[in-house]
Amino acid sequence: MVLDDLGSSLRDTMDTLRGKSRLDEADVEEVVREIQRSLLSADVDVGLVMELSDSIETRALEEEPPGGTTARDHVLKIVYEEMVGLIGESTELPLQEQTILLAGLQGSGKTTSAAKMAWWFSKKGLRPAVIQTDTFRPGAYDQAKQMTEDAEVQFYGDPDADDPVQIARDGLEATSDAEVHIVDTAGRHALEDDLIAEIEEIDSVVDPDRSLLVLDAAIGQGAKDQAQRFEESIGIDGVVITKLDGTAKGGGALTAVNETGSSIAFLGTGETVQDIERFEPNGFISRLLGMGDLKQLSERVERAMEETQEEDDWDPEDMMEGEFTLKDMRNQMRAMDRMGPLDQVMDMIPGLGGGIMDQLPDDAMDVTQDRMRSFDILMDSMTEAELEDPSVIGAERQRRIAHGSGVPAERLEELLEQHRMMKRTMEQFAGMGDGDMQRMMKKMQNQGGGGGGGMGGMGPFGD
Ligand SMILES: Nc1nc2c(ncn2[C@@H]2O[C@H](COP(=O)(O)OP(=O)(O)OP(=O)(O)O)[C@@H](O)[C@H]2O)c(=O)[nH]1
Repeated sequence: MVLDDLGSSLRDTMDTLRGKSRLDEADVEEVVREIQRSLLSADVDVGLVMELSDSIETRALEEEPPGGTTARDHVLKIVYEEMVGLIGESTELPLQEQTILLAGLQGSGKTTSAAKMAWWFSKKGLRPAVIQTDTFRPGAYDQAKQMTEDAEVQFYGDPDADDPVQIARDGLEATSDAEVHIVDTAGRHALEDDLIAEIEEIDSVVDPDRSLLVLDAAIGQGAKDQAQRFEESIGIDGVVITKLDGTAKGGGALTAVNETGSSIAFLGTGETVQDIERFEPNGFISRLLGMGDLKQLSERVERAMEETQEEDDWDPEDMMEGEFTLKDMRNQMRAMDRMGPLDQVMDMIPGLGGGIMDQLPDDAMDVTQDRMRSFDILMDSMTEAELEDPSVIGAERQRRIAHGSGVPAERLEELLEQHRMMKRTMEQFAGMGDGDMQRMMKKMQNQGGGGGGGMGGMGPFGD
């Protein structure tokens, strides 16, 4: 995750402020030093770092914390606001007919992002099409074709043609019934003149509503030049930062956004078409500062639940009414799996983000996912009756299942124990009235690190 280091070191520093009602200069200096160190090591431009840290320092010392606010919350609020100011708003992206042109260097993730964005628009109810004009990189056509198939969206490309401008023209015509056109372009190793000339020509034929620059999060200081060059030639409306799953940096990309006065449109967080997030500055910074991002989390949960219901023909409502079976447990696990890597999900839960995650060994989450996989294999070896009512699984059946699945018997015991636990929890839920449910949700929200929810556009401190 981008600026990961900033998140964890800031949280540590903030923790030392717990319980204090006033800040002295030494406290503020300590916080500012941490911020500088982390931002610089994440490749944020020095000038920007100085600007940001100066204003944090001045505000933290001069502004009176509002009554009832702890020193820690006061500083956190200032850091939060200044970071949101640095990163800016999200690129405007109305959900309507539009043409989007993608630009960027080779390997930055344009083709992948084109398919991801198409998937994203399709989930928002629009009909997207991807047009692949990259005739430069062998394999770009096949890659785009495959990814758009995965995303279940329309695709146009011509592996035999060699004129990208003509492909763009033909592509727009061939996909005229699509509502959102995403035009992928060729990259080059560096900012060669012919790349710029080519994209200018495509730009004039396509006449995009938005041109987005795709930047690899690990790009470092070079991002600034690239952004400026593309800005001069075709005008950049927004940036897509890719490969955030693979780096703790990302400061170069943030600097580029700031330098060109553009904004961030999307974040890429993995290699599959679903690994894309619309950039939301409030949620992003909240997550970074360990306050969780409830909005992204609820979107992911909703999506995962929908898919599980569609594909496995499962209705969670039934689960609340009848017995909680092993099948229900399996469906829940599948929904969890669809939400993406557990550590990313945990990061979005206020109060859990940072704090708890930092205390776990690095592979703790893998182990959990590993466990889920072996549970799945064990359940494959069970009969229908056992899945419906695991209480029939005595010692004899346990031996058979463990043997048949090749999974150690202890795992099976863990599975049965986990099922018993979840069943008990479900029974408690079922006995709850709506009022209890609401109180519990409220409690969860109030456990957010900054003392607030971190919900959507509201920021972690409420309004
Ligand atoms: N882990 C991870 N990998 C990514 C992400 N986005 C792209 N990639 C990978 O990065 C590599 C390059 O991505 P492409 O989409 O082919 O890049 P491109 O900009 O279209 O490249 P050219 O067509 O050569 O200009 C591929 O192996 C992708 O799978 C991401 O968000 N996370």
